[in-house]
Amino acid sequence: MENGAARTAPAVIVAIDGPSGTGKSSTSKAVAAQLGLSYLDTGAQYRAITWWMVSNGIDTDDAHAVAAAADKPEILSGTDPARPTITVDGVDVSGPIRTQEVTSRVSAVSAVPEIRTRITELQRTIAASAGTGIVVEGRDIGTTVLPDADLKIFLTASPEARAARRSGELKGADVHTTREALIRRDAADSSRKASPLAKAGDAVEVDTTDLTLPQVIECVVTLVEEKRAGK
Ligand SMILES: Nc1ncnc2c1ncn2[C@@H]1O[C@H](COP(=O)(O)OP(=O)(O)OP(=O)(O)O)[C@@H](O)[C@H]1O
Ligand SMILES: Nc1ccn([C@@H]2O[C@H](COP(=O)(O)O)[C@@H](O)[C@H]2O)c(=O)n1
Repeated sequence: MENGAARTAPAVIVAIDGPSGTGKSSTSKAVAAQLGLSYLDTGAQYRAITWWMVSNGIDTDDAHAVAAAADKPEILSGTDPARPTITVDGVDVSGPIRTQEVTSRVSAVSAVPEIRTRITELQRTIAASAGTGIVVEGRDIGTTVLPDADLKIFLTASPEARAARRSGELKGADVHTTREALIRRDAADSSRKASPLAKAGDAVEVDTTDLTLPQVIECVVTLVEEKRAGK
């Protein structure tokens, strides 16, 4: 190597999209940690802005009211995969954004174009400043946020598998109710006009229904390494 310079792997941008409960967060975090990349949970950003709307008495079904407040909260995401953080106006909201109330309102808020413009800008800024590269997970990363990503993955799984995973997580939540709620949220996210949940034409689809989490992680790590080797 010339001048004895150390060879470093080129920065890599990985977009992981898919419906709820397909394993995007668990997979993205583990892949980023294993490969020394940053990690961004974009769902947490939409949840954070939804939490702020609810906390400030804004009717989340009133798109005009939501749009008018879109620029007000300051949202900060920490991108260390070992310890991802999310704050709103300096307050740690990692717990409150996972409540049932936020989950049931987030699709309405994230469908508002002014919200998407604001959050997409944040996401692009974070991705552009990630030194070694980043794994960004969400619903429209490969299609809209980072259309030039080096690698795009679209995770899927049957509604039954996703509901079973989620109800295990929610300690005994009814699988049928969980399944219906997942399907409703996916339908809202897929049918909105502004940047809906969709698979990018050049994304690799991975059906995780019959795969364990370690198998999915290994599959994605291999795909990233292949991309890096060919870069
Ligand atoms: N392949 C898998 N096999 C079994 N369980 C899994 C698998 N992948 C993820 N899980 C589990 O399923 C649950 C949901 O996973 P995760 O939160 O990563 O999904 P997600 O796609 O990010 O969901 P959401 O979009 O709703 O945030 C977690 O409890 C996770 O441990
Ligand atoms: N790129 C994205 C990511 C998320 N959303 C919206 O946020 C909701 C919560 O996402 P989780 O991953 O935390 O479940 C999701 O249902 C979408 O409404 C989005 O629009 N775009």
